[in-house]
This record gives sequence, structure tokens and C-alpha cells, in this order.
Amino acid sequence: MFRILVSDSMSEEGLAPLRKSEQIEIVQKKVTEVEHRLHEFDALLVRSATKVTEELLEKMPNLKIVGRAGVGVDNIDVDAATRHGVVVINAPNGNTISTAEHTFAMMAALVRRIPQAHISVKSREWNRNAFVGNELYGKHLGIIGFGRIGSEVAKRARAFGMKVHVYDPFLTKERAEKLGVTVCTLDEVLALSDIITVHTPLTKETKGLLGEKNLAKTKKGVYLLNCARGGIIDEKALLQFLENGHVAGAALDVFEKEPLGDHPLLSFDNVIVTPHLGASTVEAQLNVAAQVAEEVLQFLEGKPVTSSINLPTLSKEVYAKIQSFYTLAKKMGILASQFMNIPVQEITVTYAGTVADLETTYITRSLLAGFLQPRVASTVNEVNAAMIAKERGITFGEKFSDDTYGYANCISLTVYGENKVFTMKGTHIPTYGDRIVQFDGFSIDFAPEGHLLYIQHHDKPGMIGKVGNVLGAHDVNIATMQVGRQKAGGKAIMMLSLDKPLDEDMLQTFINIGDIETAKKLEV
Ligand SMILES: NC(=O)C1=CN([C@@H]2O[C@H](COP(=O)(O)OP(=O)(O)OC[C@H]3O[C@@H](n4cnc5c(N)ncnc54)[C@H](O)[C@@H]3O)[C@@H](O)[C@H]2O)C=CC1
Ligand SMILES: O=C(O)C(=O)COP(=O)(O)O
Repeated sequence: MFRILVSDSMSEEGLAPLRKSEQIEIVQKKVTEVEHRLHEFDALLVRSATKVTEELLEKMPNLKIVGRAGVGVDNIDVDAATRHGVVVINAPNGNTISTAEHTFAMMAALVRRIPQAHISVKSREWNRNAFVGNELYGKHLGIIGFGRIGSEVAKRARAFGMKVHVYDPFLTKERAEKLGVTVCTLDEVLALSDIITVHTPLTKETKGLLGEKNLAKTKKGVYLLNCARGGIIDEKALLQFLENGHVAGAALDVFEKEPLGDHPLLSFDNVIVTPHLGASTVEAQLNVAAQVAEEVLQFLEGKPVTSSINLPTLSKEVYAKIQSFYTLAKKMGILASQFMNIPVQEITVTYAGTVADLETTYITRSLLAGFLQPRVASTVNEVNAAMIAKERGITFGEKFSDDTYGYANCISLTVYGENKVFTMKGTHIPTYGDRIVQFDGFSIDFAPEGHLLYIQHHDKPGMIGKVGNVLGAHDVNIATMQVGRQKAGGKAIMMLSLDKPLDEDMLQTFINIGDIETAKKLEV
């Protein structure tokens, strides 16, 4: 049974596919209401209200995935989730249109003073002179952050006859030209705009972006909007610029602290507010809930998710192509880690042949996870493998080569330890499966599976029989056996696959035979 905690309100229709699965139990409760059973949940679905902190993650040791039914993940400690091996996904475009429309509704309401007029009429007044507004037509609109929502706001602004200036350090000229907007520096946007709207995420760079210094660069009488994240416009600075009359009005959907409670901004007649409603439409909520539901189902089936925050993104098609290499790489990592059971400093993975054209980042992470798992007490997976490697001082890198070692595809692994460098090559043959075709410098051909016994010995007659006798005497059946040697009479290896695991104590018995240098038990 896969248990999902849905801790913020979410569209029932969007969650329906999850409800249909007999393997899934959904609990719709706030985190505080299920404190005693947090350890049971495999997945957590949230919007912006639930704070997914390190402390919460520690109380949820079974958690595998956090789904954010929306865009912003600033309520989720993504680094902590990564450390815990928890995948974080979001629904990046399901609420774009709703938020762009909300921004536009706020913009119109702000310059025409609709909320204030509405309150006045509801108070049985009829004061037409008090609510003279401004047109949007012909005005200069500054958009800071030109991603999904920013660009939808721009399209609507152009339809209203506004001149649009955008600032986004990651925006290409081509994309801006396509949408008929002018690319500016931040200072130009500040100086040119009659109305400024922010649509960036909240980051170290954007926190307080519209603070005292930058607000001083805006036109007197500027209107400001924030339907992105509280804190991008510094609330203290905004108060100051409202008090001195520099800012003509502000429309805010988001706040530094939510819920807002009693805040000095509320005493300004020219500040209009909504309680974080950008994504609150039936359509957006259906979109985002359906998007995370679909992703969680994918995840449950062991398929990669497509909108992960802390994993490389993979489409279903790409995943289908990399799946077998992903498994092969994990097995290679597990084998290498056991074989090189000493501290290692560096791991290099080289891809050749058909695999080299695929999304290798994922394959490398899988290999790393396999390598690190036997060395780490906590779960290691593709999500946290890179971070754990870094913590343990293991650097890793990818290379590409034309040398396929005679196979259609070849993954070569080199592990650098203190006094030893270990190499291994693996290939995946569609009708045959995963094969290790080179191991510690020896050409060989074995399946990296089950209970393996590795023996390095001198190449001389009778060795196979002697090893077989020891195993037979201990009632261990040999399933398959492969041998490899560097040259006749030189160093040679055997890789045996056994029907049951070996006792660690038995390894010395092989050494006692003589002419055997190493005997290692490997489990995949
Ligand atoms: N009020 C609400 O209910 C909702 C709010 N949001 C928020 O709206 C914001 C925008 O969302 P999307 O457009 O979907 O995100 P997006 O990721 O598509 O766009 C963000 C843009 O900001 C730009 N950016 C990043 N750092 C910047 C900087 N220092 N200066 C200028 N631009 C910068 C990025 O290059 C990107 O183009 C996010 O903060 C999101 O959380 C999203 C949905 C609903
Ligand atoms: O998607 C976002 O970033 C939002 O801010 C929407 O938040 P919500 O899901 O309405 O709590």
C-alpha cells in the first residue's frame, strides 16, 4: 500500500486518478492532525500553505516524493529533501494563465480603483469624483521576470495597447522579439515604467529586489504589483514610498508573511490586496492537481517523473530508452563499491556507442547511487547521490568515447582509490541482458546478478576443480562460472554465480588452497 498525505486543499477531480488505484490510500488532513502517523506516508502533496521543513522530513522517514500542486517551492526545503533522497516535483504550468489573468485583473482594479469604488457603493455612497482612474492604454509596463506568467501578462498588456519593457537576466533577445517586448536593464525598467509587475521566483537575488534603493529609481506616481512572491517588493520600503507619495498605489496578492493578519499596508487606501489567489481558479486547481497526480502515479510505477525540482528532467520516451542502462549502471556501481571496499576519491564513467547519445546524467546518478549505497546508512538514490558523493569527498565525471570494445554500447567505469585503480566495462544486449565484459583489467563475460564469488588466481591446471570442491564441500551449488586471464600462465580470474550467499568465513578457505590471491564475495 502506498500512502499519500494531501495536506492542503486540492481539486478532487484532479486527484481522481490516484483514488482509482487500489494500491493507494489517500489521507486528506493537515500535517498537525496526523502527527502520530507521519512515518506511514510515502508521498506528500501540498500547495503553498504546508511548510515542508527538515524537521517535518525527519518525521517522515518513509517519504519518497513531495508533490507541489503549483509552481513556487519556497515552502519546501528542497536541499533537505534532496539530502533525504526525497523527490520534489511541481506542476509548473497548470496555473500560469490563472495567475496572469489575476495580475491583469489586479492591474485594472488598481488603476481604476475598482475595490475602493465597490466598497463605497456598498456603503450606499455615490461619489463619482472620488474614483477617477488612469487608462492602461499607452502606458509603459515594466515586467521583472519574463518566464511563463510574465510573458502571458505581456501578451495581455500588448492587447491593451501598453508598451512593454522587460527585465530578465536569463531572457534571450529572440524570445523577447517574438513576443513584441523590449529587453531592458533593471534600471531602464525602473526608470521607464508607469506600472511595474514582478514575476520572478523568490531567491537570494530577488528578495527585496524592489527595496529602498531601486524604488528610488522609479517614476514618481508609479504603480506596483506583486502576484509572485511576498518579499520581492520589500514591504518596509513600500510603506515608506507609499507614505511619501512616490508610489501611487500597489496591488498585492502575496506577502512576506502569510496569512497577512493586521499589517500597516492595509491602512493605505491605494493598496489593494487579495489573499494569495493567483492560482485559485477551478481550472488552475484541476490542472495542477491532475499534473501532480499523474506524476505520482508514474513514480509509483517506477518510472521517472517529468517535472522534478531535484532530479534531471526526463520524458517518458527518453526514460524508455535509458531504462536498461540505468539498471546496468546501478549494478556496476554496487559491484565496484564492494570490490573496492576502500576509500575512493574519484569515479569516472565513460559512455560509448548507442548509450552515449542518451541522457547519461541520469545513468551516472544511478551508478553513483549503486556505488554509495553499501557505504551509507541512509537511503541513496538518484536524487541525493551527487550530494552524498560531494559530502564524502568523491568527485565524479562523465566522458564519452568512440571505443565500444566491440559492443553496440559500452559503459566503462574507473574508480580511483588510494593505492588502487579499478576498471570495469558493462554492456546491455537486448536479447541477452546485462553483461560485465571487463573486470579489473580482465576480459570476462558475466551477468552482474545474485550471489557472486570473485577469485583471482594463477592460471594453472586444476584451479577450477579445487574451487568447485570447496564449494561442494560446503553444499554451495554453482549456477554459472566465467573465467578470464591476461595471458596463459599469468594472472587469471574466475567469477562464479552461486545459488546461495557465501559465508564470509569461507573466503579464507579459498586462499588456503594456494595459488589464489584474492577471494571476494559480491552481492548484487
Ligand atoms: N500568486 C500566485 O498564486 C502564484 C504565484 N506564482 C509565482 O509567480 C512567479 C513566476 O512564476 P512562473 O512564471 O511560473 O515562473 P518561471 O520560472 O516561468 O519564470 C520566472 C522568471 O523569473 C526570471 N528570473 C529569475 N531570477 C531573476 C532575477 N533576479 N531578475 C529578473 N528575473 C529573474 C527567470 O529567468 C524566469 O524567466 C513565481 O514566484 C511563482 O511562485 C505562480 C503561480 C501562482
Ligand atoms: O503556484 C504557486 O507558486 C502559487 O503561489 C500558488 O499557490 P497555492 O497553490 O494557491 O497555495
